[in-house]
Amino acid sequence: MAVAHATIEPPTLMVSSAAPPLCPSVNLTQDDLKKIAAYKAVEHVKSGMVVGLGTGSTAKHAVDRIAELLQQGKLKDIVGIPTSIKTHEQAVSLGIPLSNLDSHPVVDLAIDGADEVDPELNLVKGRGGSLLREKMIESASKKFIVIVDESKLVNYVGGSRLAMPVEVIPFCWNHSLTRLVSLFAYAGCVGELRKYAENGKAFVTDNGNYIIDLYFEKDIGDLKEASDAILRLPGIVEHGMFIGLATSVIVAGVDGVTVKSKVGNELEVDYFCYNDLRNGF
Ligand SMILES: O=C[C@H](O)[C@H](O)[C@H](O)COP(=O)(O)O
Repeated sequence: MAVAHATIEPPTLMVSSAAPPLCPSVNLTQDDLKKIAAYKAVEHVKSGMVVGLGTGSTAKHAVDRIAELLQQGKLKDIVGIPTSIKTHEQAVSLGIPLSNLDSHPVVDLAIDGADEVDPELNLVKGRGGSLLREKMIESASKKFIVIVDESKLVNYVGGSRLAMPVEVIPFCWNHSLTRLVSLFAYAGCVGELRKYAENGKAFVTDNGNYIIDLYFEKDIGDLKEASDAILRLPGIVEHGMFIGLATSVIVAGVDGVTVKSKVGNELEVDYFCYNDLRNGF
């Protein structure tokens, strides 16, 4: 049970949970796990909500599920706010009514995947290139549920040693790359311009910008300081660290599903074995 704390903005979240149950392991693919996390998140979508529709291979399952429930009449009057052109196209093809932040500046609930999730629910996002629209929509959401399979869990942001994306304007992108790398020299940072595998040309985001992928050898330390330092550089549009934005993270693993939710300054953790889950799983 959650215990109320009077402390203002503690540096870490307190964890409140019962011990994980001993669930029987099941044989599931990574895509099955993504789908399970997505379906569990969609249980929180209620009729009449404005819903942020995420981007990527995990969020795609959530969009499919919302459309299925709309078609079955189990959800009504949903307005979707897509976080990318790709998700917009998927939602249109499925008949989900859509809008945008100009018309619906407050989003009830956003559901999206992530590339990394740290123990405090900070994220890395944008390995698919959609970080800017995602951050605009998810920071305008009253609740933001992140859906991942267990491979996305890291001990600290950057801990996967995979890319931390930064969206930059195309003008003198190499100068921006050099300045970004120098900011994090202490963490053994290297950076590279993201390119399309097919033709070697610079990857272009939905907003007409480029992506610089940063890789860190070590922990970059204070995320807020790192974020401020990046955003102070002229020519930088946004970075893929989502600090303190997620309100819940649903992690699907072969031993069951873990739901981590922020309740005040606490992190509550619930566990589900597969025989506890509904909706066909
Ligand atoms: O730009 C892409 C988004 O941030 C995705 O949500 C993120 O990359 C996770 O994608 P996936 O669910 O495909 O691993």
